[in-house]
Amino acid sequence: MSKLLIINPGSTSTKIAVYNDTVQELVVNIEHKIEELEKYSNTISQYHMRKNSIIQELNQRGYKLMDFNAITGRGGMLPSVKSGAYVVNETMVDRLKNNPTYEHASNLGAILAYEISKYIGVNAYIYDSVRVDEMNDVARISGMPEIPRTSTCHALNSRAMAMKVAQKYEKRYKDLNFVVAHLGGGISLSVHEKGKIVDIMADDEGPFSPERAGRVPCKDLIDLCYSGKYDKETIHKKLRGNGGLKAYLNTSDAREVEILIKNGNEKARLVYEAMAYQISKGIGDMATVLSGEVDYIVITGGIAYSEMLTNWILNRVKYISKVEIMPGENEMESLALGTIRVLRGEEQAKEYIEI
Ligand SMILES: Nc1ncnc2c1ncn2[C@@H]1O[C@H](COP(=O)(O)OP(=O)(O)O)[C@@H](O)[C@H]1O
Ligand SMILES: CCCC(=O)OP(=O)(O)O
Repeated sequence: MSKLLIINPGSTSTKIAVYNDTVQELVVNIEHKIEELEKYSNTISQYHMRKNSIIQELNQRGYKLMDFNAITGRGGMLPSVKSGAYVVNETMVDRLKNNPTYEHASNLGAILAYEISKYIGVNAYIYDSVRVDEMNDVARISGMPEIPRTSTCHALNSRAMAMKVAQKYEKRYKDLNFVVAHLGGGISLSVHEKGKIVDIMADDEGPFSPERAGRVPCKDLIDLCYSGKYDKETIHKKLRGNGGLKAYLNTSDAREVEILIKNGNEKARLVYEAMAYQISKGIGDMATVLSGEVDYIVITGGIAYSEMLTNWILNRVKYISKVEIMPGENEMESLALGTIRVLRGEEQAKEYIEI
């Protein structure tokens, strides 16, 4: 039996889990105090603090590092990678430490897994990084040659949930076509064509989300950038962090929005319904990538728990295909199950190289 340590760094916490094969034995969300995080100039410099808190947490719960056969971290903002597992190596760690494609807490996942795995002489892995990029060439053309489209999405949960749906119907993921909508603090839509994520729609290209502005009218955004009212960092924050539900309603918690709606707040209803409307439009867009040959639409992520939101979406997209609701972000389980497939020889872990 394999014992796995799973590490998933978020912006204000580090989630860890211990799995015995496919069975979760422990999951802990280690919260980092804002005052503690504020001591660091960027995510990477939090590495020692986060590593020490993981080791301390494991010690307190009676785990020894030597117990683990493999350590897996959430894959970060690398240059484009393939789906599935990679063995973490010095090249990957160097990239994430010194030149990630974007600042994101998940950049610490591989680094923490690697440094801890070195003590005990086992492999560290990432699985389905946010930078999984299997897009077709035609999808890379944006309309502005200087800005080609690339792929960044919630590949981990989206692929895992599509695989689960395939399993439910006793079919193989790689034989089916899916449109997956991951609805969390950030939202991404992805097209899975016979086992490959061939296009995505996320963040500044897609629907607005609890904390992100999504696709906004470009010309007006340019004017806002040059208005002299905001610096670059503030504009970035308006797009990612302080956008979407938070900008309109001062909360990024969909449950709070639903309470406002139940109490008769018309603005909350309009904005929440607009989010469902944009998600539905995005799903429709994604279905055209498959020329309408969609086997399943999968709706997942934390907000998939909301019947109000998923019903609005269902009403608009159910004409396309069968819709499966798979609530939750399921990241720890997805990382563990991917790693187990590698350890069982059902999947091959790739070597990370940069040309
Ligand atoms: N039962 C629920 N009903 C509606 N929204 C929910 C529910 N549970 C969680 N959410 C919402 O899901 C979002 C977070 O989703 P999650 O996938 O956990 O996000 P992330 O990993 O991006 O933080 C939040 O907006 C939260 O309010
Ligand atoms: C859309 C890319 C992945 C991402 O933004 O992840 P989080 O929503 O977890 O920050």
